[in-house]
Amino acid sequence: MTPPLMDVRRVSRTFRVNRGLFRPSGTLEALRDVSLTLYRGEILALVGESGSGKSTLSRIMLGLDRPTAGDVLLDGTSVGTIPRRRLAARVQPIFQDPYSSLNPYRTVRQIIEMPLIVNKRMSAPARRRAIADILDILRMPRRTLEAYPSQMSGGQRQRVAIARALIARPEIVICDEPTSALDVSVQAQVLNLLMDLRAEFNLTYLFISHDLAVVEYIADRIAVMKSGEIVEVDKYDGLLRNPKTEYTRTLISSTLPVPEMSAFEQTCV
Ligand SMILES: Nc1ncnc2c1ncn2[C@@H]1O[C@H](COP(=O)(O)OP(=O)(O)OP(=O)(O)O)[C@@H](O)[C@H]1O
Repeated sequence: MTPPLMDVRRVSRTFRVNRGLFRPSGTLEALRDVSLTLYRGEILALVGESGSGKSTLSRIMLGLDRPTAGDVLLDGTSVGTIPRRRLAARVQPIFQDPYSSLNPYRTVRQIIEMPLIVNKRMSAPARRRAIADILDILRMPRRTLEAYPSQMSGGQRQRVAIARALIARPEIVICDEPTSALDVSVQAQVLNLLMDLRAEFNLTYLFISHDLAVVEYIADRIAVMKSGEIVEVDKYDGLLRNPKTEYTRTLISSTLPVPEMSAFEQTCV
């Protein structure tokens, strides 16, 4: 087994919630004693219903939020002690909606270049070379650089988001529903691209999704979350053969049965 790259150790996250004008405020346990290991080079999927805590966990792994209890280690070092820029150079997000995650007032060139300025402090010629390289790898034409996000399709915008995430050469990419806002045919292209990039950049992915059909297609292992807890982690076949909880069984049965190929699978072959 490859060594752990990121280790989530007994993480809990409690939020204060306001219940209304005349009611006392309370607390909400978004994560409860969550442990999860991300091994170098793998694609680990995180699935679970809305509100189960997937985004909260990913924000903590990105260093954008702190756990109430527990810790997240990156190569053995607590992410809370790693300066924000240094962490961002190693762990990058790709979000669901490329439109709202890209600044509409910046050109693609400015968007892609930003992590190099902020995280790497590269010279201008080195930045130009890095931008040309990433465009080639993503097979994006040079003219895209002067466009604004509003002038692009959803799939093109997600490519820009991927270019921005990868240009500083991170080790881990945390994808939060990266294809769910896209048309089914474009979803498959973006998933195939993410898988090609894993090999090219030696990446490790945490891939958050509602959709078991999508994660079955790409994930090495799948972690199932429910009500702030990880209820099981296994390969898809393992989950299918021996689901440990009723909840996983329900998730699987909502993906299956698939008498004919789903529209998504047809676009993947
Ligand atoms: N900043 C916050 N303040 C209060 N409650 C929050 C906050 N962030 C998340 N929550 C709550 O924590 C729980 C987990 O939310 P989270 O967004 O992590 O779930 P999720 O599984 O990512 O859901 P979705 O798939 O809909 O994005 C929810 O009940 C949510 O309302």
